[in-house]
Amino acid sequence: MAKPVSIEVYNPNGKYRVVSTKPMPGTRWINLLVEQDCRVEICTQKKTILSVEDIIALIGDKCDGVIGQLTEDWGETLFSALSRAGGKAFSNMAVGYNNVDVNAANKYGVAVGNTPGVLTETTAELAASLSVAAARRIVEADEFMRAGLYDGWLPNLFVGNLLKGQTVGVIGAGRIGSAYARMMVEGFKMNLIYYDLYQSTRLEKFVTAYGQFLKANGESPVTWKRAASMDEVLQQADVISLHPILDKTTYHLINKERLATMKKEAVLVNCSRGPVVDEVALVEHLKQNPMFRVGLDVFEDEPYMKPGLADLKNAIVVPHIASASKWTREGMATLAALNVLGKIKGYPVWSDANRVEPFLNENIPPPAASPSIVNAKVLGLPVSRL
Ligand SMILES: NC(=O)C1=CN([C@@H]2O[C@H](COP(=O)(O)OP(=O)(O)OC[C@H]3O[C@@H](n4cnc5c(N)ncnc54)[C@H](O)[C@@H]3O)[C@@H](O)[C@H]2O)C=CC1
Ligand SMILES: O=C(O)C(=O)CO
Repeated sequence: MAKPVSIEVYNPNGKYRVVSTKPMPGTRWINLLVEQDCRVEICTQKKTILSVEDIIALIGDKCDGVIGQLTEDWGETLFSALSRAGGKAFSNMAVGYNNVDVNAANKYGVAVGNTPGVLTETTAELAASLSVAAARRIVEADEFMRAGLYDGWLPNLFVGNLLKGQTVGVIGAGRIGSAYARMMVEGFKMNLIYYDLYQSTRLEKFVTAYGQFLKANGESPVTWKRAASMDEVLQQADVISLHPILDKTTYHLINKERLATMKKEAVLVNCSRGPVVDEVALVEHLKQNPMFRVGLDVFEDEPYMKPGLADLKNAIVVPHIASASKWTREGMATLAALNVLGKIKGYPVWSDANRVEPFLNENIPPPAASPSIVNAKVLGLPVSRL
């Protein structure tokens, strides 16, 4: 029998019951739901990762929709519980939805939402920060300073890598990968090599135009290349950032053999999902190659790190904070709430999940649509003409 879970309630007499498994930043998302006759219940349990049992208790006997988190296991058990409670909508408060079994949701006719776009630049900025921090050994140097070890400037103290003129490699040049590529190319004048299943024409045009601009101003132009294989990126790039989705094709994309093909002084950044990298192999590679550096936001067995990783000076580790800017997190909450609300109210699905800005403007009411439902096609949901 599941234990009772503590909750905070807004608009107790609302017609539709919407549950959020976590308190989320901002109040706009709550107001938008309340204005549309929802009773909003927020789980305030002091437990970071809720179990399936906890969430079943939250769903209860009547629940129209749930906003959940990427740490939760949304599979057959939860979708059948939600369906039994009359629920038709679930939204992850995340763009990645590898924690969701979409086939199970389809089986129960539950719409699955995610939150693309609003976190693109924020996540890319963290990947860029990790790239610079790793290349220039910023965290190591900070620790050294705080430990009182600095006793004067030295020619060899914390020498790292110059980024300008080097090659940045991007694996998964979708929304975030492309934004990161632009930052590194424009900010540090790096050349680009990328690998994706699809061509990123917009990114290529951007780098071409920027290269022409630099040339016209008497500087060396930057270049781009779409690699025919991921291995080409790994072999040629000096800084490599991983931005694919996590699925069967990207699990352990970076493994022992591939690490061995990378440059000895390369920087590897992962702000996608932990299992994209074989973390045990990475720890071994970092031990063997002290000038190889990594910046990691995500881990294979979150919240844990593989043994040995925390002891390595050539690894920078942060706790899955890539999307953690106030604007982004409030926007993610808004998109997740509107995904659920849209389905409850029978609104259509927004036609372009890459253009969610109209939902984020606090000065006007949001469009009457769900911003991003990943299984809209399978469920045959209507698409907004706006
Ligand atoms: N660390 C964090 O806090 C965050 C992590 N993420 C992760 O980043 C991922 C990407 O997000 P977006 O850029 O918005 O998604 P997106 O869908 O725009 O980009 C993903 C790209 O990966 C490519 N891809 C898929 N399989 C591939 C393969 N086998 N090899 C190479 N490329 C492949 C796709 O073609 C696509 O272009 C999310 O799915 C999520 O897991 C997203 C936001 C924050
Ligand atoms: O959105 C995601 O996929 C995250 O990892 C958190 O922002």
